[in-house]
Amino acid sequence: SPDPRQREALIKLEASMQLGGALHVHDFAMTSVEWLVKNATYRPHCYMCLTDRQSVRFIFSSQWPKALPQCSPWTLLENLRAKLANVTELDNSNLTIFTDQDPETVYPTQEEIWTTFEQAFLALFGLVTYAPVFRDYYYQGLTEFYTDNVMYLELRALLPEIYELDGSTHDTAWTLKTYQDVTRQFITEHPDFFGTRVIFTVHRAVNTSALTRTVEEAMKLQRDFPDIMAGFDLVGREDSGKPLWYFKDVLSLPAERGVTLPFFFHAGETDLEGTEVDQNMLDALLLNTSRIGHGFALLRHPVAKGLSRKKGVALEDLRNHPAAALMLENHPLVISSDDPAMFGSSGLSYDFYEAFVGFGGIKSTLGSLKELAINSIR
Ligand SMILES: O=c1[nH]cnc2c1ncn2[C@@H]1O[C@H](CO)[C@@H](O)[C@H]1O
Repeated sequence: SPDPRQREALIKLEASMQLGGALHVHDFAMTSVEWLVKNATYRPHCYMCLTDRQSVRFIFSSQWPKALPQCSPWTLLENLRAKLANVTELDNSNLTIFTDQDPETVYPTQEEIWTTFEQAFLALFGLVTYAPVFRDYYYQGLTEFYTDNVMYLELRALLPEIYELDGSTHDTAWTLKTYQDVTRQFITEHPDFFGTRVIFTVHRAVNTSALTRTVEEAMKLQRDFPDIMAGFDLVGREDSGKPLWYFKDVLSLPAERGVTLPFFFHAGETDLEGTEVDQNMLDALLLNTSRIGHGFALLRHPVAKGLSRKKGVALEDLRNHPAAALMLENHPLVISSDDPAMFGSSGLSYDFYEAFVGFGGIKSTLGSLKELAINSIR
């Protein structure tokens, strides 16, 4: 790898060129955690508790909040900070999976890293689902991507219930509408930003009836918000979830009813060769997916690979990825940052840096970067 100065210079260069669209970014990992800690947790009425597994939880409330199971009593952060000698210690409570230790030692297995990853999302949840923070978090995230010269965003979003200080909550349509309103406001202030579209997501741990309700909801949102709704996806750890095929009846509902609901499935984010989930890429293609999230198992699946190339189905993201080999075969690819906040990066230029040095090594040229950027706006 290049020396640190070269690295700095390359990241700066990439931050200064148009990177096109970021097509694979998850809602609650889009904005730097530093912003969340320095801005959100310093707002009034913010309470914190610690779970039995030493993970933090937050809530904003006008009243003293009801205790959470398996969690310490709530403390008002303002009071806690007033008492603490070392505030930074509190501020660095672990809201990411970033580590400055040897990652192989800290995360020896997939199981461990996914547990920590999902705990980090749970830790953020009470902050980012508070209505005023929700809006500002998204606006700040747009700012971070825009600063990196990203001109268009596709957001994988859970569209959870958003709550107010008095405990009242808003529904899914409200959450989507808020994304739309904040995006419009952002465009007014940054007229060269193209916009955001939302891929409504649900955790793959759901059962069939919950998924049916969510797909019904997705079809409705697609009809009511055609400008901002891009489609639908299932998220969470692929290895421990049901394969897409298990849900084939539910996922065929839109086609059966002649309703448009584009799919953007996560698939092939697994090393488990020969298991049921290892079939997800082919099934995603059979279900007419528009792109494949990750797809790093694609090289092991020649039939799926032939099909995705023929249909022009792009793969998103690059970690552990045989992307260089696929690019040589002219397979469409786009670079995206997935969960920049969780990985301790931001925006998109870090990922372009990794792609640049990782794909072509010393032979990388600006031409390959340009192709990746152009793919993302096709
Ligand atoms: O790389 C990924 N693969 C699969 N699921 C993911 C990934 N990154 C984030 N999430 C999922 O998105 C939710 C937040 O919206 C997280 O809870 C996580 O399950």
